[in-house]
Amino acid sequence: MENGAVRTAQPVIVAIDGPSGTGKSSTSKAVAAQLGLSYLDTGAQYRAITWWMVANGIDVEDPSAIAAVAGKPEIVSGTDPDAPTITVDGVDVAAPIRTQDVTSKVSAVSAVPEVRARITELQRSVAAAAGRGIVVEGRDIGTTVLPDADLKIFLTASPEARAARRSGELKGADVDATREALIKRDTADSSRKTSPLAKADDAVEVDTTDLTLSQVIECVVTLVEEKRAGK
Ligand SMILES: Nc1ncnc2c1ncn2[C@@H]1O[C@H](COP(=O)(O)OP(=O)(O)OP(=O)(O)O)[C@@H](O)[C@H]1O
Ligand SMILES: Nc1ccn([C@H]2C[C@H](O)[C@@H](COP(=O)(O)O)O2)c(=O)n1
Repeated sequence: MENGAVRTAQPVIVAIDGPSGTGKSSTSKAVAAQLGLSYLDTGAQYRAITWWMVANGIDVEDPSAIAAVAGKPEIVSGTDPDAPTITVDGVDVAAPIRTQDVTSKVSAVSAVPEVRARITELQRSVAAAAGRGIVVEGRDIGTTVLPDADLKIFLTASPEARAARRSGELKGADVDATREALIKRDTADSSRKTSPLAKADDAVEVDTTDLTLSQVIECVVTLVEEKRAGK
């Protein structure tokens, strides 16, 4: 290297997609933290706009009512993987967006094309502003939001493994009911017309069913490092 110039890593864009409970958030946060990258939870953004619709009395079963106000809420995501944040019109909504009420309504709201256009634009601007690179996780990141991402990962796991993980989180929740709810949400997310949950043709699929979270993180960190090394 000439004149003692310091070599700085090029920003890297990593897209991690997959169904609910496959480990996208846990993996993405850890990978971003280990590699000094930003982190964006796009599901939190769809949950935030759903929360706003409910808080403002919008009928979530009425796509035209949702479309008419999709541009109103201001959603801001903090991208530090050690302390991600999400606000709507300045209000911290990190807790209320995780309620069962929002979870049961988010697929309907996120299927509305005007909502997707708004949130996709936001996601692209966050990714473009991440100086050192970013890990973005969701359902349509590799296919639609960031089709030129440097690395695309598609996480999968059996419905049984995913339900067991979620039931462990929601202390004492019934595993069968959790499994049915996951399958119902995946079916809605995969079958909507506008940018459904799907694996990009050039994504690396990682089945996490029999892997520990640490093994998944290690696998993704290795894939990013190989990509950076030009392998
Ligand atoms: N490989 C794994 N083995 C065991 N538990 C895991 C594994 N990966 C994730 N988990 C656990 O499963 C739960 C769900 O993980 P996480 O929230 O990361 O999934 P997700 O794909 O982001 O889900 P969603 O799309 O619903 O937000 C968490 O409690 C997490 O700690
Ligand atoms: N890129 C994305 C991310 C999320 N969604 C929708 C569909 C999910 O059911 C919902 C909540 O996501 P989660 O917090 O469970 O990851 O948001 C989407 O349509 N596109």
